[in-house]
Order: sequence, then C-alpha cells, then structure tokens
Amino acid sequence: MSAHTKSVAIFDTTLRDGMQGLEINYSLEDKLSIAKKLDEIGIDYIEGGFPLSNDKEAAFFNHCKSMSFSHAKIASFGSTRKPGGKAESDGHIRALLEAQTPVVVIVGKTWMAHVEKVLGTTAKENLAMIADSISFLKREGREVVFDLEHFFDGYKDHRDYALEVLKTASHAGADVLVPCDTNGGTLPHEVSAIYEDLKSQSLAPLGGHFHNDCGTAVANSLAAVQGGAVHIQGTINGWGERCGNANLCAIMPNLTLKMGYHAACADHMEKLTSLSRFVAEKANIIPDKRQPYVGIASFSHKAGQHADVILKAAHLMEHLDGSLVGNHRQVLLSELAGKSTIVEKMKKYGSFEKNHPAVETLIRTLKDKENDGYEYEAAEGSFDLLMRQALGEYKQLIELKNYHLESYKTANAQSKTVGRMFLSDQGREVMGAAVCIGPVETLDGSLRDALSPHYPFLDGLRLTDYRVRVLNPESASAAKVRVFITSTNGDEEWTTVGVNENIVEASWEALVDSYEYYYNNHYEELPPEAR
Ligand SMILES: CC(=O)SCCNC(=O)CCNC(=O)[C@H](O)C(C)(C)COP(=O)(O)OP(=O)(O)OC[C@H]1O[C@@H](n2cnc3c(N)ncnc32)[C@H](O)[C@@H]1OP(=O)(O)O
Ligand SMILES: CC(=O)C(=O)O
Repeated sequence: MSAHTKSVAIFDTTLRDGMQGLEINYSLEDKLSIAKKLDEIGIDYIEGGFPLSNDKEAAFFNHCKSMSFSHAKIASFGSTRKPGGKAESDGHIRALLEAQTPVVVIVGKTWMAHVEKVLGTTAKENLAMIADSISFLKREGREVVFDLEHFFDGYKDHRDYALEVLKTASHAGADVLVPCDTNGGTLPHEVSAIYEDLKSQSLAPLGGHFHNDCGTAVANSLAAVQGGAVHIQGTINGWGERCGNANLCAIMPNLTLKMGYHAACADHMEKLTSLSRFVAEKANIIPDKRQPYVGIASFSHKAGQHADVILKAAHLMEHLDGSLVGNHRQVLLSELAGKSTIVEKMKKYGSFEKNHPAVETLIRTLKDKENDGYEYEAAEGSFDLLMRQALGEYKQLIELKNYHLESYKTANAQSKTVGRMFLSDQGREVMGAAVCIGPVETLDGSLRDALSPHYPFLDGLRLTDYRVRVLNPESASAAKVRVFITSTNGDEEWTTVGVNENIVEASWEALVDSYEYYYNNHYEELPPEAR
C-alpha cells in the first residue's frame, strides 16, 4: 500500500442518480433513513434528490432542515438555467435555492452535439447558461458542484469546447468540476489519459462521476483519483441509471484500505456491509451475494484446497480481512471440500487432526451424500448431526415406527390431509394425529401431537422456510427432490435437508433433522424429564 496524504471527498448519489435505476424507488422515509446511515459511515456529501422533479424530492430537503447530520453536507441537484432565460428566475435554480441546502449540484452540457440537438441552442449560449447559473448560486452563498454531463464523449468529439466548458465553470466560481461519464462508455485508460491532459489546465478541483455500462465504473473512478480527482461520486451497491453508477461499496475500501487515501469514511469502514444491506432492504432488492467486499460470498471459501489455506494462514487466501468492512469469513461444505473443511467445521467440538477417524468418516459421508443429492452448504443443521454421529455424541429424539397420511377432497371444498403417526420414545409407544391442508404440515402436526406432551420445548420451535428443488426433472413425476427446512426458536435459525423420490419422505427427513438439531444443541438446558 502506498501512503498518500491526499484526501478524497466521497459524494453519494444513492438518493438522486440511484433513484434513476430500474425498479429502485425509495419512499420519503426510506430516503431520510438512508441519509442518516450515509452520514454515520462518514460520507462527505449526500445528494438528496432533484427538488424540481416532484413533491417527494422537495419534501426530503424540507425534512433535512430539521435533522442534524454529524458530518455529511446535504446537496440538492438541478440543471443550469434554460437557454435565453435568467438564472434568478429559472425554475431549476429557484428550486435549488428553496431546498436551502449548503451545497447545490448543477448539471451542464459539455458535448456540443447535446448543446445543439438537445438544448437547441448555441455553444456560446450554453457557456452563458453555465456561467450565469454558477455565479448566481455562488452569490447566494452556496457551495457549487458542477457536473459536466457527457464530458468524456464531449472531450473526444471536440476537446477545445469541453475545455472551454471546464474553464467557464471554473471562472464562474464552481467549487468542484465533475467530469461525468454519463453514458458509461469510457474505459480506464481513456480516463487516465484525459485527467493527465487536464492537469496542465488551471482549473478548480476536479471530481469524477462514472456509470457502469462497460463494467468499469469503479476502475474509472480509481483512475480519476489517481489522475488528480479529489471528489468522487457513486452510489451504495452501484445501483443507478441503466447499468448503475460507480459502486461506493468498492470505491471506499479500495481508496482507504488499499490505496492509502484519506477520507472521513476510512474510520467507519466496518459499517460498510451493514450499510449495503440496509440500502438493499430499503430498495427491496435481494443483496447481491457476490458483490465485492460486502456480499456474503466475498469471504466464503468452498474449494478444499482453499479451506486448507484458511486453516493454515487465512491472510494468504484473502485479499483483505473481511472484518475491516464488517463482513465475515465462512468455509462452505460441499463435494469440493477436503478434510480441512471438516476440521474447520468440527472446531465446535474440539481440535481435530486431518487423520482423525471422525474426520475421515465425515469427508466420505459428505461426498457420498452430496453425490446422492444432499447439499450441506445451506443446511449446516443436518451436517451438525452428521458430526455428532461421527463423534458418538448424537442423541436420537425421533424414532419412527410408522406414519400414515391420507389426502382427500370433496367438490368445491379445500383439500385436507389426515395424518397418524406412531413413534417409539424411550421404550414407550406414542401416537400423534393431525388434520391439516398439506401433507408436510400434517406430518409436522402429528409429530408435535405425539411428542409435545413429553418434550414441551417443541412448542417454542417454528418452521420459517420450506424450499423444494427437483434434482432430475427429466424423470418427471419420479424425480428426486431436495427439501430444505429452516427453523427458529426465536433466537437462532438453522436449516436442514432431506432428499428422496417422495417429497413427503424428503420433507420428513428434513423435519426430523430440524427437531433433532435443536434437541442435541440444547440438551443440557432441557429439564431432566424432557431429555
Ligand atoms: C445525466 C443525468 O442524470 S441528469 C438528471 C436527470 N434526472 C432526471 O431527469 C430526473 C428528474 N426529472 C424530472 O422530473 C423532469 O425531467 C424535469 C422536471 C427535470 C423536467 O421535466 P420537463 O420540463 O417535462 O422536461 P423533460 O423531462 O421532458 O425534458 C428535459 C428538459 O430539460 C432540458 N435540459 C436538459 N439538460 C439541461 C441543462 N443542462 N440545462 C438546462 N436545461 C436542460 C432539456 O433541453 C429539456 O428541455 P425542453 O423541454 O425545453 O426541451
Ligand atoms: C450528472 C449525471 O448524473 C451524469 O452525467 O451521469
């Protein structure tokens, strides 16, 4: 890592450009709660929205007036004045003033083709629009961020005009000039070359705003910073217009933990993973497991040889300690595991060498069962029982003698399933019965009916998820299925697995594992009569 004394301001546009993303819509309350979280992690600027656009956007700024932010400055966003008009009476500029934010962002055209075809005005009038808008807002006491829309395309098409736009904005008093890669088509080597060229110009400080249409928004942002940018814009999780914006969840740790730049967020990087998931929850989007730094896969190791390195020297297998960004390491169980993975999982029961007989048994069992269709990566509850069996520490709760299910339906009525079950419990025969809608619910009901009088803890357990996957669909109705059941006691959650050609039997297996997992792991806490 090279040490810099250089600072970079992190400018978050999750609540403005982020809202321009497909299927992203934050309510006013969401926006306010996200803004608070962005402040807590040390984001320097929070672009809250486009106040002219709609009432919700304007309301955000009204609410912000009575909120306190410990570090971040709130920024409102709008365009330069319209061609031929005056800044002081322009709707965009008035809306920015009414937002009463200390910082305002105005976007202006840099690409001549846009000036002519989109604004329908002249190169000269566009420069006047930019100069008037910035100087008016500066006279009104605002910190002004000037976003140069389509800067990179404009530069490639007509360098002199793009430079003229930069100089005009700089002379008008903009505090920072932000070249924007609006259509996301620029590559890192182009960013580097263009920022190198800009170094010889006498300008206000430069920033950078990149979109991810070539998958290079983060790389472009880092290239811009290396090329002299002192302000970088992006969104949490990289969500934004089209393919998204530069992802701050990668930019912030790259700059502060790897490249040695100063930023206020550097002191709070351990909050990054939870911020990413908080925003995902507000966006109602399932977090991307494979997202760098913050995804649950980022520090998850599956290959046996990799798990072996983790056991011996974890830092040789990971580019960074995941806890620095609030993430954590996992070693995944699978057919690709080796004995190191088993040793890692068995740490719960003590320290074992790879040549311990239980380790040998478990690696064989794991591979055989995975070959048979079981999957333990997401069902560690069932694997826990296999470990206990291999160590001779397993306590059986459920010994089936038989179950009987019968589904019936009469015209126009809901179908029902009647179930009856006989179990052997410490030499006694116990019977349970239930009538529910589906067979799995009926199995569960019958099992609880039989055992709850003797094991009241069963009443405190709930099934929270039931998932079925057909393993060989080509076998049609004779296909094998894998069932996952997730259960909870209110505090912890665990998942178990069953596999069979019969979905009821696969469910039974996962159900039995679910109750036995709890029984084995809480045995010592149970009253003597429930053991
Ligand atoms: C690159 C970016 O991400 S910029 C941010 C873009 N974000 C958004 O557009 C989201 C919010 N936008 C909105 O709510 C609406 O588009 C509004 C309220 C801003 C404008 O709505 P309307 O007045 O109906 O205009 P419409 O959206 O159809 O067209 C955009 C107008 O802005 C003008 N415009 C575009 N860029 C600029 C600029 N830099 N300076 C001045 N005017 C501009 C266009 O020329 C067009 O004007 P015209 O109607 O006179 O031709
Ligand atoms: C300003 C902006 O969002 C862009 O040019 O992409």
